[in-house]
Amino acid sequence: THPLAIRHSTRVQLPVCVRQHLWWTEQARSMADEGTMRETPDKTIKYLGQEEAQAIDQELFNEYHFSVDQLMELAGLSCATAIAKAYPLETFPAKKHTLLIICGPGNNGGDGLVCARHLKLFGYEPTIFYPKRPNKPLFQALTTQCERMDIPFLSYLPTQVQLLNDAYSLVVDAIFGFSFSGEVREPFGTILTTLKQVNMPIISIDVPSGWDVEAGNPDGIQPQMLISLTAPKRAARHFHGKYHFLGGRFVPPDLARKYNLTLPEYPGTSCVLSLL
Ligand SMILES: NC(=O)C1=CN([C@@H]2O[C@H](COP(=O)(O)OP(=O)(O)OC[C@H]3O[C@@H](n4cnc5c(N)ncnc54)[C@H](O)[C@@H]3O)[C@@H](O)[C@H]2O)[C@H](O)CC1
Ligand SMILES: [K+]
Repeated sequence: THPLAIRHSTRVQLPVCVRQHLWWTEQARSMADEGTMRETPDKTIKYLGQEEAQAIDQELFNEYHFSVDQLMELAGLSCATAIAKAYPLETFPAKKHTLLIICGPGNNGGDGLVCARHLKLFGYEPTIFYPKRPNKPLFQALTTQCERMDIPFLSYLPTQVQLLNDAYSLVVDAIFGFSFSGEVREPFGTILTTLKQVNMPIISIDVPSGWDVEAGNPDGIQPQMLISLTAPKRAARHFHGKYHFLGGRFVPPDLARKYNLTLPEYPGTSCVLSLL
């Protein structure tokens, strides 16, 4: 069987660069129409260091008694919602609603699994690549939920970039979040090298994978969209893509005050906020 679980008709199409340019023009227009492109709502928003992000995470679990499942569900839903705002289904080229979601070995990968499930419910066609699966009930359950929703899983990631460009319109990077450190270990080094070559937009969840959580990585992947969860990490200062959303609207006010988070106000009942 073909390594890519989703194949599309091979009818003649415009070159990818032209299609993506048209897509983007249309997309920007559509967002402007919907009023979702906003000025940065609060220029004083705080950027978290790695230790601070981990301390807030631990406090949410240990002091506020949230479960990982709860926060991951809200984080993943935020990601799917932000993606649907920035890349509405109707603006996808040639109705190719396909996304590849690459999930890493920690909670960032779990956010990716939840995001995939919600995107499927929103009408997208996600495919997941999940090469290192933790042996924990939560991740097994999230994987089963995706399988039972007919979301295909790739058995390996082709290194022929053209195959990926042809099969998918977007790629979601849910490989590493705020606990990444050191040199990238395999298989993720090869995966990130492949991602640097694809010409579809990359959407990074929380931190662009392979970036130092505080210093960034000018030689790393350069996502078009970043979805920061809880609060942006310092690496987000080095993000020069088109869309920066904030999600993870679950921070109790006391905790926000304790860490001086200066979070911008989310509009109405929305679980995401555009920071660009
Ligand atoms: N409070 C919140 O905002 C919440 C955020 N969530 C998401 O969780 C991640 C952080 O998750 P965590 O499990 O702590 O870590 P990561 O997913 O970033 O990665 C850990 C994973 O990666 C391996 N690893 C680390 N460095 C390397 C390396 N150099 N090479 C290879 N592998 C590496 C490590 O061994 C672990 O296996 C946060 O960013 C959000 O996305 C929660 O979902 C909800 C609460
Ligand atoms: K990531």
